[in-house]
Amino acid sequence: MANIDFGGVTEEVITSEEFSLDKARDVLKNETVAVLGYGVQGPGQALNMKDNGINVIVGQREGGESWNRAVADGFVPGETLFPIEEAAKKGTLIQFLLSDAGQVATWPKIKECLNKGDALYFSHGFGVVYKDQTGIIPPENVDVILVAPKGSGRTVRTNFLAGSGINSSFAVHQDFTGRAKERTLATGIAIGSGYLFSTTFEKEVYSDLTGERGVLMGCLAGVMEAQYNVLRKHGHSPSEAFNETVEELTQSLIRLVAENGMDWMFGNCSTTAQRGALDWSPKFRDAVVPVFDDLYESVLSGKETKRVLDVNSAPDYREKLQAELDIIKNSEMWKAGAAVRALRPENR
Ligand SMILES: NC(=O)C1=CN([C@@H]2O[C@H](COP(=O)(O)OP(=O)(O)OC[C@H]3O[C@@H](n4cnc5c(N)ncnc54)[C@H](O)[C@@H]3O)[C@@H](O)[C@H]2O)C=CC1
Ligand SMILES: CC(=O)[C@](C)(O)C(=O)O
Ligand SMILES: [Mg+2]
Ligand SMILES: [Mg+2]
Repeated sequence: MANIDFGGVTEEVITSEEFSLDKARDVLKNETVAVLGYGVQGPGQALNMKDNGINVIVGQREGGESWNRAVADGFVPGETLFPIEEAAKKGTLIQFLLSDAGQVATWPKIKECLNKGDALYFSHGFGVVYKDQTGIIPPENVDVILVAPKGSGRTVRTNFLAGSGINSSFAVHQDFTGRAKERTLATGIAIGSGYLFSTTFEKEVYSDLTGERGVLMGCLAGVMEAQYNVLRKHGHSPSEAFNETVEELTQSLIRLVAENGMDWMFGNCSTTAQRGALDWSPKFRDAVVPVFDDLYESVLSGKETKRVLDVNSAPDYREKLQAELDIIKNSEMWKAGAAVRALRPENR
């Protein structure tokens, strides 16, 4: 553990300096890691562990797109790729990486596949924390652990291949074997986490559900659309409105924030922009605090969980989600965006 000062608060973090990949391999050497679900997180975590020499098998519904992708990625049906329950029975560390609604639907069968001393691993606290809605109550004779990458599963893989990583939180909900924490940290290192920070299942799910509905996805899309529409209402062209709302952010300014913080980005813009941004930032902040308060209450109360399970448990949930994504894709704003992206020098 390294003690790091995060803005005046000292937290313990784990990096591969404190917990080496060789140590992770040693801790996991007798494990069969069964990755259940080959959607977004499954591939990233499974392929990174496979590259790191961990004994990985995949469980997935047979014959569908995800199954075929696992085959294309080198997992062999009957050897390292199995139907979900068969993989769960073969696994000693079972990574429950079906969709959150899928975890609920399959739990009665998966629970029967667990053996004494197994580790049941999550990348989101959703199923365990909202047990009244999900019914996911693990047996007492297994470890229940969490490693939650703070990023898309796609970037868990691409960052790993680029020699970087995605930070992950980790937690132990239940330690039956006395080795739950080292199994957790070893798996966090084996999936290629940049660094690991400690959390609880509750804190992970409350922050994650808030973040993805807020700044990271929902709020981001909403404020972009709002600004684009105001600019268009006042006669600015789609190209100008999109460049001023999205393209400049993604191709320039957010990269400066990632490089060295918000003040760095501000300081590398005009003093005209700095004055205005410093004046207007509090107005926007104060305007959305009530929305964030409502959001956090909706998460804490379980309303967001109910919404997710009600809608994403339907057989056609993916088609319905895709139909809504297509509305975004086919909007003037994001069709303008496609044209702008195509004009990037590297895409011409
Ligand atoms: N998507 C991401 O990048 C992140 C996901 N997570 C968490 O990781 C876990 C997995 O998430 P994703 O990979 O996004 O899941 P996903 O939505 O991509 O689904 C994963 C797989 O579950 C299968 N599945 C869904 N419903 C099923 C059912 N009823 N029976 C059998 N299989 C079913 C799907 O076919 C898919 O292949 C979730 O707990 C999620 O909250 C955590 C961090 C980021
Ligand atoms: C990518 C991620 O961290 C999210 C937004 O929480 C998710 O996909 O659930
Ligand atoms: Mg997240
Ligand atoms: Mg999430």
